[in-house]
Amino acid sequence: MTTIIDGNEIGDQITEGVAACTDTLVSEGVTPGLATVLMSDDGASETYVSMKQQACEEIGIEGFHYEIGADEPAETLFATIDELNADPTVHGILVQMPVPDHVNKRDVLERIDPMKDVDGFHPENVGRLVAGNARYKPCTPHGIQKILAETGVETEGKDAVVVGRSDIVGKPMANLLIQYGPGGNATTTVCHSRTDDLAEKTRNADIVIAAAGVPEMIDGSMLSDGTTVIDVGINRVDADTDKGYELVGDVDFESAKAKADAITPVPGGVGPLTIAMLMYNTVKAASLQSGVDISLP
Ligand SMILES: Nc1nc(=O)c2c([nH]1)NC[C@@H]1CN(c3ccc(C(=O)N[C@@H](CCC(=O)O)C(=O)O)cc3)C=[N+]21
Repeated sequence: MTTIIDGNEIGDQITEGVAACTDTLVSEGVTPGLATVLMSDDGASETYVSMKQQACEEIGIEGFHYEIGADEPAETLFATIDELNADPTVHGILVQMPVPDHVNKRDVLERIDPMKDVDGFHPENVGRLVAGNARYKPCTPHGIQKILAETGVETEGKDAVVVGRSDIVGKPMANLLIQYGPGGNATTTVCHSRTDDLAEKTRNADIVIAAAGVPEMIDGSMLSDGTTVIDVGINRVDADTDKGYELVGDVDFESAKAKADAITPVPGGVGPLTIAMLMYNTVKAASLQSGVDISLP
């Protein structure tokens, strides 16, 4: 029997622990604050940002939201970031990616105070992660670690294949998998669009993490029996539904399910964890900035 991993349930469990931490902070006079900044007209980005704000509200985190027109100069965004860096009620800052082409992504990431960088994308936080001394683990890879732990998937000594080398998922995921300790100690291969024989790599894997952003590119024929399959893709493809699209992952679910020991669905897999871990990083940020101790889940 293949386990269909319930990301909503695991996310809820973590969120409960994060909410308890929030209560502790509030009782000490510190209300965790998260600012989201959206500089885009993209519908999906709007949806994701509003999901993040909704999660804040449910947990008791104070949400601040800023919208900047997609044709405004980069300086408008930088000025907003500077303001949020200086605001003591804001512990975490998230600038929704992608930003418009005329805005340099790296300049944005480096502008955010590393103590408030709850995405974990600032070079200082990336460096700490690689050094094995993470401050804020990037939300999606951190959430995947939680999924593997909750599902009882051992990583130590196993062959993990990460498909995709993005700064926000592939690279940090591979780094977490090779760290010492629980959730790490995996023999990790990072594949990407220039990989010669992808199927040969994925067939050799105990754990496949699909994060290439290509709809249904990993199918059952590329997997061996008993693999754990984690699908990070959230692709909107045209479909005859009310919304005019449906969500599909980077994995062809049905054929992969036939081979997998455990698999995450889309939606309801990795996505909810990404949000839960953002909340986690926000209360951690509030704790670090206030000096109030909490015990994170
Ligand atoms: N600075 C920054 N940080 C991010 O963390 C970030 C970002 N930019 N840009 C875009 C991506 C995307 N992302 C998602 C998070 C949750 C779901 C999620 O919960 N999805 C639901 C379905 C949602 C739906 O119905 O569309 C699910 O998978 O069950 C999706 C996407 C965070 N991102």
